[in-house]
Amino acid sequence: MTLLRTKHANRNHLPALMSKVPEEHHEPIKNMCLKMMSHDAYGQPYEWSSRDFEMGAHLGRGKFGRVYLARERYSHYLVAMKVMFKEELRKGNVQRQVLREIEIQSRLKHPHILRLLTWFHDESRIYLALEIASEGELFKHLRSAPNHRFDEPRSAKYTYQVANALNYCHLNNVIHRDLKPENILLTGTDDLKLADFGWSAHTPNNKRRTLCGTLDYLPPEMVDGTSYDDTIDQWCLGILCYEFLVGCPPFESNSSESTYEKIRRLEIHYPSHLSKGSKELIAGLLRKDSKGRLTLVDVMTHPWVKEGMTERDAQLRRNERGKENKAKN
Ligand SMILES: Nc1ncnc2c1ncn2[C@@H]1O[C@H](COP(=O)(O)OP(=O)(O)OP(=O)(O)O)[C@@H](O)[C@H]1O
Repeated sequence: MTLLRTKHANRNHLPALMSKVPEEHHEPIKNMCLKMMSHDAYGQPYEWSSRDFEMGAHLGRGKFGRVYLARERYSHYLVAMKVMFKEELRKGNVQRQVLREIEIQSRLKHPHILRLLTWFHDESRIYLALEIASEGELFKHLRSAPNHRFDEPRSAKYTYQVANALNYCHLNNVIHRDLKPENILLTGTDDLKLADFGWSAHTPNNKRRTLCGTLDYLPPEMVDGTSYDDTIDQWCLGILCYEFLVGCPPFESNSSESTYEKIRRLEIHYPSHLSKGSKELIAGLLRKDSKGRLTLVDVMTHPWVKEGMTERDAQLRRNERGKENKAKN
């Protein structure tokens, strides 16, 4: 269900909407679309409440909330429902962070940003109805990959998708500020969804000084406490790309002090299995001089990224064919 109040398709649009749906799913999806279109909420202001949803399986747990699979009662549209207790948010002093997350995430509409479809609250809880990313946290997949790392094509594709999402954020004056594999979700179609906008900031042109984000991903300007701008997300993308390819972030250390020192000295070791193209991309993002960092468009058009994406597509097609052949035999 399009839970947001955007331009709405009507029955006449259905043939076009259904054109990409596989034949075997046509009937149920068409019925669900028709139900959605006849819902009171469709295209109108509507006060959603927990009574509109049936809660199902537990999908995961965060610091301040639990996430459940939930089904909108009328259309049977599935969402990931994050439920947070107001009292816990108050105790943790994170009410402002949650409100910022809601405010920012409900404005952002991009294929690689997790959609916040709607939200509501009752006396004790806040509910966020989120788009489902059925494969869960990317971090879990990185940990279970051979040697805790992704191959180059997979890393290149994911780097492209995150760059694309961040570029959209920056165009909308939003800095994510807390990029890491734990804050990225994976869908069943091998696509990434950037989530967790709790630390993100709306920045109409001003430089900021707040120290936030995860230690291993901290850019030098935050370590030194100087002002920073949206180029910190490029630094974090460099760390993320390194972590995809190597299995750990480049400045990881036993103590915070030593991590800070490594960041200041830009002490990076590139293992020998990394290709020339990947090292060039990472080095272009991990520059101390924030103005000198590759732009997000540079990342999206980088030859290593483009070649890797094509190869990842081919890998997925081969896997699909392999599965089909297995099913036939
Ligand atoms: N949209 C979603 N689709 C599928 N699973 C999800 C979705 N959102 C969250 N989950 C699952 O629920 C878990 C908890 O998510 P949540 O956003 O509450 O936590 P978090 O980001 O790990 O924590 P926190 O923000 O409290 O540090 C995730 O690790 C993931 O496995």
